[in-house]
Amino acid sequence: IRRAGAAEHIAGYSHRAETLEVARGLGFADSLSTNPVECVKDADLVVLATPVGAFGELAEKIAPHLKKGAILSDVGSVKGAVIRDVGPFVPDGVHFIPAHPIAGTEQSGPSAGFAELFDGRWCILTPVPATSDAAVEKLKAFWQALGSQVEVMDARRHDLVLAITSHVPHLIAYNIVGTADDLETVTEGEVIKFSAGGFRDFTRIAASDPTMWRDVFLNNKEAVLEILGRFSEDLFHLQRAIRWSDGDTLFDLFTRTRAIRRSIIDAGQDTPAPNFGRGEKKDK
Ligand SMILES: NC(=O)C1=CN([C@@H]2O[C@H](COP(=O)(O)OP(=O)(O)OC[C@H]3O[C@@H](n4cnc5c(N)ncnc54)[C@H](O)[C@@H]3O)[C@@H](O)[C@H]2O)C=CC1
Ligand SMILES: O=C(O)C(=O)Cc1ccc(O)cc1
Repeated sequence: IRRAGAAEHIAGYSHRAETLEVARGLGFADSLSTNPVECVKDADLVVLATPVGAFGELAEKIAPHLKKGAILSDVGSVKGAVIRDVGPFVPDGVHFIPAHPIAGTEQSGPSAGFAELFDGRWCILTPVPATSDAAVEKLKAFWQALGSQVEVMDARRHDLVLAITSHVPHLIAYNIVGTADDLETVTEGEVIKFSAGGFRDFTRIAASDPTMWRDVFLNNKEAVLEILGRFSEDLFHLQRAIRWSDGDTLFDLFTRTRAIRRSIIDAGQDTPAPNFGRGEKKDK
């Protein structure tokens, strides 16, 4: 926001004073407070950025203090649940526009943020049908100023698309690393010692914040279970191909998936894990 000059004043809130200390050290905001009400009063734009499961409680606290004409938004990884939990608290005259920047890393806390995070990444807005077009355009311009490309989508569609592209892949990573950890007692260190590319990539994803991801799965149940059902069927199909030495089935799938990877690269959506030379960061 600061790089883009997109706000006259940036006010930051956290419920933990230690987090504000880190944010202060990084020069993130013009004012910082552990009081959410103080933080939102007079704001033109309020962006909720806690784990999804905390949005409702936070919205209830700040809602009566929002300025008329303000935009209330968020960055949650799930959208239907945000509309369900925050929507009922939004006062008349406040524009509620849920949003999801598809950008981030496995790191969390203020020190995981960096100015280039949103460059070239998509940000999905999921306004409900009655939302003012002008307010949607304003929020769109905000995210574009931050470097994002913006798409407007129905919340239900968002949750299904993200279940396949982000939520289930995270669950698979958590699961494979958990399975390997269970094996570890048998193999005494070999999993770590010989961990090759594939497993290492999964461990990065599986290092993501436990609270954030617990809340994603608890709040996108329907879509995640739908995708998991299909995933399990396809996995059984592969298991069967291996058992019966059906090389054609394996080869055909691997050829198809290689083409998908190439199309992602061609679309410019394969920026490397965005550390930009800062090296690995320790979690908060
Ligand atoms: N990490 C990522 O790559 C991405 C995360 N998101 C979404 O953004 C949101 C924030 O994620 P991050 O910035 O990664 O997390 P974070 O862990 O860096 O920040 C979340 C903050 O919320 C605070 N918090 C937790 N419970 C709270 C409560 N009950 N009341 C007030 N504050 C509370 C935590 O102390 C922490 O400071 C989540 O909803 C997540 O789904 C969206 C896109 C990418
Ligand atoms: O670290 C990664 O690879 C991510 O996938 C980051 C991420 C996490 C959650 C989101 O809702 C969007 C992006």
